[in-house]
Amino acid sequence: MKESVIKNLKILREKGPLVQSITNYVVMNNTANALLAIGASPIMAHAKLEMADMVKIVNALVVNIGTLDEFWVDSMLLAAKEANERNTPWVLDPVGAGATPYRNDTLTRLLTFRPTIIRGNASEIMALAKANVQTKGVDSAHSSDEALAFGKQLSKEASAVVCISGAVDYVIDGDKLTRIKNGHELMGKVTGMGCTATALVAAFAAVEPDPYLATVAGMTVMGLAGEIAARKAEGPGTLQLYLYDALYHLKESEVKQWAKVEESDD
Ligand SMILES: Nc1ncnc2c1ncn2[C@@H]1O[C@H](COP(=O)(O)OP(=O)(O)OP(=O)(O)O)[C@@H](O)[C@H]1O
Ligand SMILES: Cc1ncsc1CCO
Ligand SMILES: [Mg+2]
Repeated sequence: MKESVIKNLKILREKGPLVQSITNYVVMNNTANALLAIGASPIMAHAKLEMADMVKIVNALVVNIGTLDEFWVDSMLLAAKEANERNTPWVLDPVGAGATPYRNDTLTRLLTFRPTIIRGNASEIMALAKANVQTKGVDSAHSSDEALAFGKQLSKEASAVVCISGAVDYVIDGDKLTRIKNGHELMGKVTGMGCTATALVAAFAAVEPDPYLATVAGMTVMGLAGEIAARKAEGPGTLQLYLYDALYHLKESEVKQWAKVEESDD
């Protein structure tokens, strides 16, 4: 697993894939800068009139429903449909799933276009798996451990790789499971760290054909960069700044030494 993360980080930096995001107003700048820092090329685009043309030229797509509205939802559906038809990997970030019926209905429609990967926090993954939870806005009210069984169910139902983020990140592909124990609790105090993780996962999916390995790589790199940034940070503000530097400078030897990635049978 670690070797695959290292290999994919090298390939990502060599290829500089183009990653499209339809994402929320809160994180647009942050996730574009994180993509640049790791070596990908970001484009944020949401106009309906260019959607089909845009998806044709990108290597991966993020659909993040964080600040959805009726115009953006049309664009998201168009982009997801196009990505699905072209076999372009696309990653769904179900921000605030379970908070309102509008979010739930939109997610049900998006799921029909078969996301390659779904990355959410525990409450969001539980809501998507119909666990009948009321989520607390965009922040999780559950631990990733609590969501594991629901994540497994969702992976099978949606035929997608599912990542549940939190203190421990779980990456699930049907019966396969990987735990990633990197990261830092200060990451929960900066908004959009999950959205950033999703963007990185998409960048890896653009270069690694196996979405399970791509998700493990994206989440490991995010966790490591967060951990490295937290060593220098004085609080949430500097954590955000140091995260870009950590992504930019992340070395093979650091992945080898500090990645806590375990594949397991349960
Ligand atoms: N307590 C923690 N310890 C270690 N890492 C954490 C912790 N909490 C969050 N992280 C890391 O922060 C990143 C974002 O995960 P989180 O589950 O907080 O996403 P999220 O709730 O979707 O965030 P947002 O909606 O603000 O974008 C992941 O890389 C995760 O591993
Ligand atoms: C705070 C917030 N609200 C909608 S999207 C978003 C960013 C974190 O998901
Ligand atoms: Mg989130």
